[in-house]
Amino acid sequence: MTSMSLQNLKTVSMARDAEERRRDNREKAMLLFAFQLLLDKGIFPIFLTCAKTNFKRHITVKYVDTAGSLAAECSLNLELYTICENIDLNSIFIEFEAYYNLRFQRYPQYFKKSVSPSGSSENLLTKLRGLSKKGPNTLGGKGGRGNGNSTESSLSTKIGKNPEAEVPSTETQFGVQGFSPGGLQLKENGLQFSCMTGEKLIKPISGLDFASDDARMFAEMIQREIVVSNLATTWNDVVGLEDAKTILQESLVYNREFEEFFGTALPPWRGLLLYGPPGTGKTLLAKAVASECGTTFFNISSATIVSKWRGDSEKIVKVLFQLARYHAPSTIFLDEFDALGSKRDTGESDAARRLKSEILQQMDGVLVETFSKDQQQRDHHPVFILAATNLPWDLDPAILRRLEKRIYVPLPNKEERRAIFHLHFSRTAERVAESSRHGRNALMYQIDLDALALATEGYSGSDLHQIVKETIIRKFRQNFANKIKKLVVVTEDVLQVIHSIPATVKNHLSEKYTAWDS
Ligand SMILES: Nc1ncnc2c1ncn2[C@@H]1O[C@H](COP(=O)(O)OP(=O)(O)OP(=O)(O)O)[C@@H](O)[C@H]1O
Repeated sequence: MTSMSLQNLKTVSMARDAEERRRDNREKAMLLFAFQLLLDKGIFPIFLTCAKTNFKRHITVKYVDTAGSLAAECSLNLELYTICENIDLNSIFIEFEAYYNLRFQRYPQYFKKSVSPSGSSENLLTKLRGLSKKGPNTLGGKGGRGNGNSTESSLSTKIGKNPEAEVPSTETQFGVQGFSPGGLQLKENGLQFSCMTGEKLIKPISGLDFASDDARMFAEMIQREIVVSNLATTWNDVVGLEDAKTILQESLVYNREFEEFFGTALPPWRGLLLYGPPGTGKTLLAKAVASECGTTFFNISSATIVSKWRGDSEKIVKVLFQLARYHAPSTIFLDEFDALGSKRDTGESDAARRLKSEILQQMDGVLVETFSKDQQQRDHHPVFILAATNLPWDLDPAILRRLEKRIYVPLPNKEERRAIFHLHFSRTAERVAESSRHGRNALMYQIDLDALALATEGYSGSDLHQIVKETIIRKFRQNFANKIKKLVVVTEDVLQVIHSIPATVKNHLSEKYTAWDS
């Protein structure tokens, strides 16, 4: 008898556990479906006016950012899950409607206008804003989820980091003029815009149709090449190269403002080639673009594209551009571009020729959209191609023609060398100080930067970085046995290293670039 009732208790308890698990699962699934819906909704532009300075600025509001807030607030790691392929929110609604109709001979009513106690209609945003004014704890607590400012953060729209000093900080209050794609007009201040931190959220590819299983596999591979975390490289990390920075900013960062002003009269550059000797900052510029421009950044090297299997490389290129449109606005950075788009010659293999044709075709697609008179077409697919090479003379003229703007990234001049030394020395010292406990370790300099700049004519930025590193390591090695906590680097230490490290770019090569440039 006792054993029977124990058994019964166990069964009841197991059934209760199972029910609780199902309930948790259901709740998690609802959040996941909402998350997926936000991601699928994609991106749209809004126009902001700063309440204090009246500064006007276009930004792209992304439901994906809202998805990020949702994921952060419900702390369920939603981004780690994918909804099963045969189901989505839409299909659940369709099935529910069918059931409802069968049972009640009518379709369900999903929503109605909300009415406040005073009788006036009140929308959800007003309600939430009211709650958020009441203080941080108003919505907190339920089920242990959500921190105190969940209302505020779910209302927050994230904007990218502002490169320009005069642009209002992300903490500034903005008024919103055009808020949703549906055309909701809000003209009041009080919405808090905060800065997106952490990893960027990337839409899953489940929303895309692929021609084959191979294409889906390539898409998954390329999706991994999207830069999701902030590379923490800003324009200030790139010394000199002002022309390159200006053109990149015009093409990418101020893109929308630029397009608004010039329209079809002067579409911004869509294809840009950075060329110059190795180690002069081409990749660094691309990293600054990835961090600062707010577009989806595809970091593609030739190794990603070139496949040993026949026909695969072309498919990869096709899928790459398909993905770039899907995640638009996007930037495709093609490093070592000469490996993909070198001149067609008689010895060229069939595969290389086919790959190049596909690249040309896809680049044409981007340009057609750029010059399209149809605003919608231009808005929907802003894909920007940023290519880098050390060997511009090897590039196929047909490909070069499509990279409308070519920027020479030269060796640094004396002033720039001085600034690069300053940047790398001071940054290393800062990092030592930051990572040193109780400020016990310190790196100090007594350096004549002009003398160093003078002694390094013909050196690339990368060479200079190497010199800084080597000098500090040597100094550390020399003092290692004495357990000295404070290293003082002097000019002579650096000059010794300079004499032992020759410049990587040979003189005649620099001349070759200048000749090609002209
Ligand atoms: N203008 C610069 N300002 C600051 N640092 C620089 C600059 N140019 C180069 N460097 C330093 O050199 C390193 C290498 O530069 P980067 O990889 O951008 O060169 P690259 O032109 O892409 O070379 P490659 O053509 O060989 O790929 C950078 O990480 C940086 O430390």
